Amino acid sequence: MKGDLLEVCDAVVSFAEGRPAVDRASLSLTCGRVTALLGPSGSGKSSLLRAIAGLERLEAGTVRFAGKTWSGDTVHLDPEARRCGVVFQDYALFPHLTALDNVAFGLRSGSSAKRRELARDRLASVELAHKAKSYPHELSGGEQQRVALARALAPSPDVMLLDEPFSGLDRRLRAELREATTHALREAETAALIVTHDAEEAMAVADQIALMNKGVIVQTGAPDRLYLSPVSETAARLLGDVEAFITRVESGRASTPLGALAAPRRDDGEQVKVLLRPEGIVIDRASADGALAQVTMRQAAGGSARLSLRLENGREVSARVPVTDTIRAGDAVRLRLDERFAVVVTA
Ligand SMILES: Nc1ncnc2c1ncn2[C@@H]1O[C@H](COP(=O)(O)OP(=O)(O)OP(=O)(O)O)[C@@H](O)[C@H]1O
Repeated sequence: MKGDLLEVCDAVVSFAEGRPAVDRASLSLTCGRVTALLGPSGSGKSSLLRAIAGLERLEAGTVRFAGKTWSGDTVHLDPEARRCGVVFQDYALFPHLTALDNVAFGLRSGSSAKRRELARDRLASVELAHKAKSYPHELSGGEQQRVALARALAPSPDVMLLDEPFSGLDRRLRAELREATTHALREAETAALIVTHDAEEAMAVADQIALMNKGVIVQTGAPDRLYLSPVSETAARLLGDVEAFITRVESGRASTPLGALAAPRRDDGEQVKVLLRPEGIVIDRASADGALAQVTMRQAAGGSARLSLRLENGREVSARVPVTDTIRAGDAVRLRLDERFAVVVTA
């Protein structure tokens, strides 16, 4: 039901000696909202998803839904008892069943006619009513993904877990499917978790992103907030490019070669790191102020161009300009920092 919570608290999943695959991860999913779990390969995303689904046992911690314990000290509900739909990366459709029968497969209650009617509705909701009689090998990758989504959503699960559901699809189809999938998930009012290693995808689909690195959830929050206010360099890099400058606080400010910014709640003399997104490097050719730099490289990047710039102290930084900007390699420019795209974190 809308507003119900799935709460993962200090979850630990271990497969061998040494660092656990999931290391005291805490995460809260809300029904009706989509959360993206973003992290590099091997960071423990699938292990956490499998633990929520009941496919892995927790070594410590709890998974609870609407106050009921699914995994805990002495509890481990079977996956079937969790009202949890899962879409795997390879869709895992039954090859010998039609699209309609694949969707009907997970439905246990009601007459056969009722189940097929509901399955037909679910297929229609992912715009595949006309493919009801097709077998998986007769469907495109995108269509198979939508059948898998319809199958997982058919029993109206409280929680939907999707493991890299858009990988292996081309860019345009990915964008289309993302939109259709998030729409279907919000309509179904499930608590949805989408695992991805693609930052752009996470930002496009999610109300909330959880950043995972080496088994640890390093930060959780709304996409814009995570982008603009990372808690560490690791968290910042998981979402995109960032420049990091190590410096000391002086008179309440942290200075970088591109300018200083306020460092509230930091002591004078404290060593800190200033993290600066590429959008926060402002290029000014007309001004006499700002840090002198030379453009060493210009690289096309769709609607914008990526620039490498060498500062007077030899440090290289990256910035972006609109593709219409005529700046090119060899140009001398002045740079300054836009505070809105910079944060001070512990060094
Ligand atoms: N069944 C298993 N047995 C042993 N080790 C495992 C098992 N499953 C995962 N691991 C290990 O746990 C760690 C986390 O793996 P996991 O698949 O959860 O990461 P991931 O972030 O989903 O990676 P990817 O994006 O590549 O799928 C890895 O070091 C992996 O080798």
